[in-house]
Amino acid sequence: MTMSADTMIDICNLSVTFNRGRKPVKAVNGVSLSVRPGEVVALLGESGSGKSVTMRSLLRLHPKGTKIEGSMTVAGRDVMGLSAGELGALRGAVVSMVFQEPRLALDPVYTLGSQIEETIMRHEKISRKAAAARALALFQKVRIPSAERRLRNYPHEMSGGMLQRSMIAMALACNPKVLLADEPTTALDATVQIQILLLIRELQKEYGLSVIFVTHDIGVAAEVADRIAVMYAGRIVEEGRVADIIRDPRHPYTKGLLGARVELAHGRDRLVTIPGAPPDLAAMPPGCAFAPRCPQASEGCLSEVPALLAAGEATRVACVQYA
Ligand SMILES: Nc1ncnc2c1ncn2[C@@H]1O[C@H](COP(=O)(O)OP(=O)(O)OP(=O)(O)O)[C@@H](O)[C@H]1O
Repeated sequence: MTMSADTMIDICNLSVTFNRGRKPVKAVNGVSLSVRPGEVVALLGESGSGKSVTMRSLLRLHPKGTKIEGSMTVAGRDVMGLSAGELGALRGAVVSMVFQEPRLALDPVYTLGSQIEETIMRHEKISRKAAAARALALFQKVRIPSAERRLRNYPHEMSGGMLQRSMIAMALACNPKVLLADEPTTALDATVQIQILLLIRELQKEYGLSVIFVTHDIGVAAEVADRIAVMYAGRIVEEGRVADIIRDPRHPYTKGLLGARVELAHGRDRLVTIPGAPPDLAAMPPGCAFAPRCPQASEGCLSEVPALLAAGEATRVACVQYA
């Protein structure tokens, strides 16, 4: 499959079904999304909406027995057609990941410096000395103070924010084209969270990275992304440019997420959430998955799944109101 010049990531009609329990669970259901070179797309939605599963599919990081349907290309590679070895080569060198909990992604018994060096040496023919010099430059790039000394630290000797900076340094070590970020700031304090978001945005611009950024926080999505894709129960329900989504949300679910955020910003004493809960993915209702919680639902919503259709210049929305 060839990549057109203006897409770095192309996900086409992706469905992912897990077969672990008694009933198969379709965690992702017909998702199509593309990311241009140098573009940041946020996948936004509540826990369990399929954001991480969508993102992890790009490196086929699912347990054995998981059914993946559809097609995906990343930097011109047909992901479903890659061998395990080719996937390994893609990971780290072309596509890097940053996770919510860096401690789980790092090895506690090696220093941060040696882990970065190993990452570089796994993908490139390079001496340890040259790899060490690159590790130092990376630590300085992500603005870790006393970088030389910090490289000799073990993960447990670093704060959460500094550890996430180390992870970002490691993710950039082999000059990837794509960064996949799964809630990388969720576990951090608010002020550290902002610093890390700004750092990611700055490095993304400098390196021209394409980024998929998973978050449940519409404020974080607005801060970091060019475009937002809102997911609900395994589908994209709305997708468009950040400014359009924030100024003129169309889907009642997006409006709900934005409403919750506005309430928070006005210092109300509790987090206002959308009443109700997402459906059980193993027993999906017919029709629009959001209908049972939707203040605007009509009878038709309970029988037919709305298609994701163009609404306005650059927005797509899956709601009968705009069909
Ligand atoms: N390996 C797995 N086996 C079975 N079910 C899974 C597996 N991974 C994810 N799921 C299920 O798929 C659904 C979507 O999960 P996913 O992690 O993508 O959600 P999410 O939107 O990223 O939410 P979160 O913020 O909680 O990560 C969930 O119901 C989850 O339980």
